[in-house]
Amino acid sequence: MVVFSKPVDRLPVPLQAVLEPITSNAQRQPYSKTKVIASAATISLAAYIANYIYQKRLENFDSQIISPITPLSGTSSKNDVFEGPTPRNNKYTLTVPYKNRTAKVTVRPTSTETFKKHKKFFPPSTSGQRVGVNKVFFKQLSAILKVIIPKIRSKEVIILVLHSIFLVLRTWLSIVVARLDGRIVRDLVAANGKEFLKGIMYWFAIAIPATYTNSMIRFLQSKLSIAFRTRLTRYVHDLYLNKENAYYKAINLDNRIGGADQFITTDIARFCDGLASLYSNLGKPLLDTIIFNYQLTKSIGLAGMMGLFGNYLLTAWILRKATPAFGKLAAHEAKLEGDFRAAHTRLITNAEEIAFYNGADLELSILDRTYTKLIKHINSIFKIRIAYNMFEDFLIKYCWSAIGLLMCSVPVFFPSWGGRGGRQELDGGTVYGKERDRTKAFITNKRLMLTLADAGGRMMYSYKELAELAGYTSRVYNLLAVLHSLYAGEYVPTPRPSDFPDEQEFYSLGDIRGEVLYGYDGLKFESVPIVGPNAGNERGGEELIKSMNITIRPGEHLLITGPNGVGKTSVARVISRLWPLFRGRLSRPEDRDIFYVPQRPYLSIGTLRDQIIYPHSLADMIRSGRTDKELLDILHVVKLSTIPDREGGWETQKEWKDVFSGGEKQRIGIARLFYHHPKFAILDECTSAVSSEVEGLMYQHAKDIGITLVTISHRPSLFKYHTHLLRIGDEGTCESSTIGTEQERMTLDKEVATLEAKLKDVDSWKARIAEINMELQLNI
Ligand SMILES: Nc1ncnc2c1ncn2[C@@H]1O[C@H](COP(=O)(O)OP(=O)(O)OP(=O)(O)O)[C@@H](O)[C@H]1O
Repeated sequence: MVVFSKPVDRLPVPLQAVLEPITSNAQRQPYSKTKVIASAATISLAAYIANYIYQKRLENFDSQIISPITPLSGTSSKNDVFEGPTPRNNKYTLTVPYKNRTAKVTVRPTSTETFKKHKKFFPPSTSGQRVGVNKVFFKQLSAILKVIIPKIRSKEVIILVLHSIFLVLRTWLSIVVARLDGRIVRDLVAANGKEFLKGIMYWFAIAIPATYTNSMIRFLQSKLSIAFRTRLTRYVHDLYLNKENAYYKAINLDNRIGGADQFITTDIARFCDGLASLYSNLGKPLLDTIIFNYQLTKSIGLAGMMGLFGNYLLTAWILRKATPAFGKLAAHEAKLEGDFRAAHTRLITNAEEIAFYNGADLELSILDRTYTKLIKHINSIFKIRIAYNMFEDFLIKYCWSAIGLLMCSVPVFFPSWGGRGGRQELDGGTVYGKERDRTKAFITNKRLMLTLADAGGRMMYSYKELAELAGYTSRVYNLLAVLHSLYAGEYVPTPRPSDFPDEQEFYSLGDIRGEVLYGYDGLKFESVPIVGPNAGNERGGEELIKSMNITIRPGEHLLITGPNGVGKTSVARVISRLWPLFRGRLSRPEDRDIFYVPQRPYLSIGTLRDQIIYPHSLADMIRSGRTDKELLDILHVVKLSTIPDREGGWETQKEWKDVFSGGEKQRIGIARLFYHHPKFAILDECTSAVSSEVEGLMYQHAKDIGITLVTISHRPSLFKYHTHLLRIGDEGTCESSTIGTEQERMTLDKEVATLEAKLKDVDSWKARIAEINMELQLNI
């Protein structure tokens, strides 16, 4: 408030106009035209500058360039793909359809260094931490703020500054309006028609910047929320989907966050909305309170002011004591929302299987139960709110109004304590007369007081919002903390279950001692136990396979067999680094040299072409010089060459999982393998739904083009395509052997075929024995 030290009359006219409502202590005579015009001009200029900064600075941050559609060489694609989603120079360009054109959006992924730097701000929360407005909340919030406002020169800071400018502008406008209101009423009481009409004109003139300011505040608040959300969502995505497979680990290895989708889609949005609205819900009333209190102190004197302050402090104390744990309630509500959503997602994913089983009734009961749990909780919050809202309204609306009126009466009844109003009472008023001056002062003070009560009320209401924000903060923080620890390969140590056999070794996620060497031209397991890692699983921490020792070099093909559930797929999980290597040493090729084909191939969102080249993008395909013609050749090998014509071309987009049959899906999986053409392939029952004739052709082709196979299968017919066999037994044993020469394998194959043919007759023999027994019994 430095400005008050200088007499306002000596300042330049526009500045006088701006400061006049705040500093004026004179009961001004008819309106000064220059000052009103200067006032309007200043507001418009401020609004224009703010708008200009917004347009110039913020639009650039989005880095959106609209580019024309260009066809791509070698493909029939009409999409402009540019760099695609492969990080290059620490940024990548996404192409997003925008009206009839393509928008290029440059995204800078969060760097590993940033994650390393941030890790220390996100220590995992300890269980039993109270969710509420407390020290933990402020610590968690400050950690998240480091993510959403990474530096001073960021988009969020510009929005915050603009937002603050408009908030100050609105406070100032409120004072102007309060004074104008007082004058209009005074002129009405004085029956001064000319001045009264002038007042109304000014009232309309002030309405334009006032409404503009209000809508800009709302606009910037939404902009702030969306900017926070974008920043936080991208950060979480980078932490969640990366080479460390944090998304897989969060679901399969860690039980701390169930349903990460709810966290990312809903909780982050609510947190950002809450935070952005809190700034204006808390910042604006705070500013109002300071300025209006200053104004009121001048009007009603220090005594009245002290009374008001005492009132605030008492209210704040009472409300704090009486506020229920809204934070904890909001966090629990978010969790139940997540459960409900997860139940629906499950239904969508498994719709066909459920429909075949006629499982609608059971699924309905599951959905209803989850929903009932959610609404029961929401209803209980509503009930808690009835009493709380009553109490809050009584305190803020009624008590505060009564106290306000009492304070307004101080200058009238106790003039010597009543500040400017009191002095006027003692002096006998201005030219307008005592009553009219009193009316004007009362109207102005009442308006100021109402705004002040509103400001105070909003600050108190904000406490409830703050408590709810604490709930969302704890969820978002928890998500970030868990993802950070998974990204860094840190897990929660698993306690040894009390009923775990003493003689058996228990493996805890807190004690991972295995060593993985990359870049080996082959696969080498040295004393590697295969262990189910998740404590939530019945077999978590248990050795599925005791100790694996086997080496596969290029050109040696391994077949892994064994009964169900012994841990065959788990071997693939360890090779792919989805599961940790608890002990021993694994030497393996680099990621680009190894490709995994699962039993149920995942079909992604996108075009038909995207299904074959997955996980590559069209941009990667073009960069590596591949063409649609090559894709068609691959489809010939897997006997799917008619698919592009049948489905309407490479550019067709469909829900592919509902389009292809089970066998076709598996062939698409194999087509992917041929497209990527890795040195090593892990094939996990990936041809179980394909006819053995086509299966044979595909295996032979894979070998012909030099792919070394590690196959997980029960089918004896696949023996002949492999050189090594690994048999996994029920007791966690594993035996490896060579399958022999091509000749021997063929002989074995023949024997297997003969035995299989004989096995087919077993049922008819059994039926014959039953018949004979029956006849014998009848004869007896
Ligand atoms: N995240 C996990 N943590 C702990 N144990 C797990 C986890 N996931 C699966 N398991 C357990 O690992 C065991 C082996 O599973 P796996 O899928 O490797 O069997 P499999 O031999 O491939 O069986 P199938 O022939 O039926 O495909 C199962 O008993 C399963 O309960």
